[in-house]
Amino acid sequence: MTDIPGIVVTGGSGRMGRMLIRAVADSQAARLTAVLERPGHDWIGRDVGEAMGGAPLGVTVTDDAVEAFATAQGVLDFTAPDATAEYAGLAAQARAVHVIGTTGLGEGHLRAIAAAARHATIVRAGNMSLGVNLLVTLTRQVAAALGEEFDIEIVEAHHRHKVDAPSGTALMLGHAAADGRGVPLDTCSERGRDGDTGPRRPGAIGFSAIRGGDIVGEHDVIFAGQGERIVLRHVATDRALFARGALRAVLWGQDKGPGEFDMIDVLGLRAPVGAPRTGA
Ligand SMILES: NC(=O)C1=CN([C@@H]2O[C@H](COP(=O)(O)OP(=O)(O)OC[C@H]3O[C@@H](n4cnc5c(N)ncnc54)[C@H](OP(=O)(O)O)[C@@H]3O)[C@@H](O)[C@H]2O)C=CC1
Ligand SMILES: O=C(O)C1=N[C@H](C(=O)O)C[C@H](O)C1
Repeated sequence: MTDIPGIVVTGGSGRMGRMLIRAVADSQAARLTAVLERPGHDWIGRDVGEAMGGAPLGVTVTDDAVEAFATAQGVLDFTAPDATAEYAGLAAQARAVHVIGTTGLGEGHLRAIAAAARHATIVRAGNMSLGVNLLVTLTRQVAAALGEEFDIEIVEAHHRHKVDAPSGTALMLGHAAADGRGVPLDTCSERGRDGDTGPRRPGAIGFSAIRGGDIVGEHDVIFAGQGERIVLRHVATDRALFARGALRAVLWGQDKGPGEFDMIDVLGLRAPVGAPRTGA
C-alpha cells in the first residue's frame, strides 16, 4: 500500500479531462488509478495514454464509476451537471474527495451535491485558478468600498464550445460583488439585455457573455462611475492552470472531514471571522 492518493478523472476525453490526466500522470504526489467515459465511448477499454495519442500510461478507460471510485481517494470531475450530480453520490459512498469544476449546475444538482457533502469532502469552484480566486476577494473588497454610484458589470469571454452562460467564474464574481454590497445576487442580477431595456436599474449587477474561437477564459469586473472606471481583469491562456488547481484541491482535501469547500478554502484566502464572507 502507498500513501499517495489514487485519483480518478471523469470525462477523460474532454478538453479539461485531458489536462487533468496529464496533471495527475506528471505528479509525484498523486497516482492516476482510473479514467471514466460514458458507456459506448470509443476510448472505453483502451489505455488512456494511447487514446490521447501518446505513450501508454497503464490505465484503462472504463465506464464503471462504482468500481473506479471504490479504490480511489479522489475524483477530479469537469464534465456536465447531470453527470456531476450522479458522481457526487457515488464518490461520497466511496468516501473519495470529489473536486467539482463543472459549471452550469442547477438547483437540483446543487441539492444532490450538498447531500453528498454530508458524507464526504467536496471541493467545488467555477474556477480553480489562484488568479481568479484572488480576483473574487478583490471584487468583494472593491464592491464593499464603493457605493451604488459605481455600476458593476461583469463581462466574460470563452471559446465557441462553451454551453453555459454566464460562466461559473462570472457567477462567482457576481456573488462576491453582491456580497460586498451586502445584498443577495438574485435581487440585483441583470442578464441578457436586448431591445428597449430602459435606463440601467440602480444597484444592478450586469452580466455579458462573449463566445468565440479558442478563447480559454477571460473575465472583467467593471466598476463604472462618473468620470472614472475601475476594471479588474483575469485572462487565462492555458487550461493546464485549472488542472493544477484541481490537483491542489484534491490533495488539500485528503485530511478534511465531510463538507463542501471551495478554492478560497484551498488557497487560504478566506477572510477572518468578522470580515465580510465571500459569496462564491
Ligand atoms: N472550474 C474550472 O476551473 C473550470 C471549469 N470548466 C468546466 O468544466 C466542464 C467541462 O468543460 P470542458 O472540458 O471544456 O468540456 P468538454 O465538453 O470538452 O468535456 C466534457 C466531458 O464530460 C463528458 N460528459 C458530459 N456529459 C456526461 C455524462 N452525462 N456522463 C459522463 N460523461 C459526460 C464528455 O463526454 P462526451 O464527449 O461523451 O460528451 C466529455 O468527456 C464545463 O462545465 C466547464 O465550464 C472548464 C474549465 C475550468
Ligand atoms: O468552460 C470553460 O472553458 C471554462 N469554464 C469555467 C467557467 O465557466 O467559468 C472556468 C473557465 O473560465 C473555463
